[in-house]
Amino acid sequence: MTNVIVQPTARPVTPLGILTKKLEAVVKQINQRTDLPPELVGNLHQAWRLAAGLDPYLEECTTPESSALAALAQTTATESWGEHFHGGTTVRPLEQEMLSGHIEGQTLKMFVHMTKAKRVLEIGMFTGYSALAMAEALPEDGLLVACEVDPYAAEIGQKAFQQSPHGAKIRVELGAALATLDRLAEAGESFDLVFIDADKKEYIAYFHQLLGTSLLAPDGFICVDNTLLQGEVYLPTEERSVNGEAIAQFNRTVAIDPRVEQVLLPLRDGLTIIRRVVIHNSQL
Ligand SMILES: C[S@@+](CC[C@H](N)C(=O)[O-])C[C@H]1O[C@@H](n2cnc3c(N)ncnc32)[C@H](O)[C@@H]1O
Repeated sequence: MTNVIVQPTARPVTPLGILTKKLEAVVKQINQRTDLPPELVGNLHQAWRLAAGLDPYLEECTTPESSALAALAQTTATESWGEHFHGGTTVRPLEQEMLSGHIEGQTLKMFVHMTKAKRVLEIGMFTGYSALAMAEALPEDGLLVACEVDPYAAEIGQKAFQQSPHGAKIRVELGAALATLDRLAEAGESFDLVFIDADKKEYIAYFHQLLGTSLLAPDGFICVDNTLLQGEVYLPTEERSVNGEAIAQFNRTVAIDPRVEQVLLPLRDGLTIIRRVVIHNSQL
């Protein structure tokens, strides 16, 4: 008898993924009908193909992930996250969809190269995919500090780091991120690039802590994940989840903060890039 590993399929968690799924359902429905105008049917088919083809094309045109990252994504996808939480193995409800993945990992890795960052801080490591992707771009003497509150997820990450020649650049800080940030700030640590990807309800607090201390280097950048929150931030407010409202408030907070400038990229579930601006005395 052969053992077949049944890997649960990830549900769509990006505006494009959700749109594609909805269009697929519409196309299935219209394919059952013979009474619809051919132009309407043609337009809907084209809309579906436009949406469905984008992510596979991005995958095709982007440098493949390393074997260590591919193995980590595979391990993460085969874990029974639901059972782990209900059985008390994880302290938070986690799911494979949390992993950033190939395109975002490669983007972050590229940012590390572009900024020549030597010290990176990640807030929300999960099983370590984005941490390892960024570490792959760090120089030999570079450091990535990864904050994670869940010991089980962190352990999966640490095992994966041991399998990679870049894993030694990563230091895991286990515990609640805000307390960890306090400690890092007190110790005078500073980072060229910060990736925020932990509790959406704490994003504003992370942002203020980074800007209000020495944690963000003067020329540093902050990358923030899930700033589109599955489209909830621009859909009617009454359709928003708690996380959707938290991200909408975070986006507003950043938009009106004169200390920074930013751009929200529609990459995966939204990736905002923030940098501190220098305010000259004459502008005050
Ligand atoms: C979306 S996942 C991170 C995904 C990861 N960056 C990646 O690309 O694979 C969010 C992680 O943040 C962690 N987390 C949530 N709240 C936290 C907190 N207050 N302090 C530290 N980690 C937290 C969760 O346990 C989870 O593993």
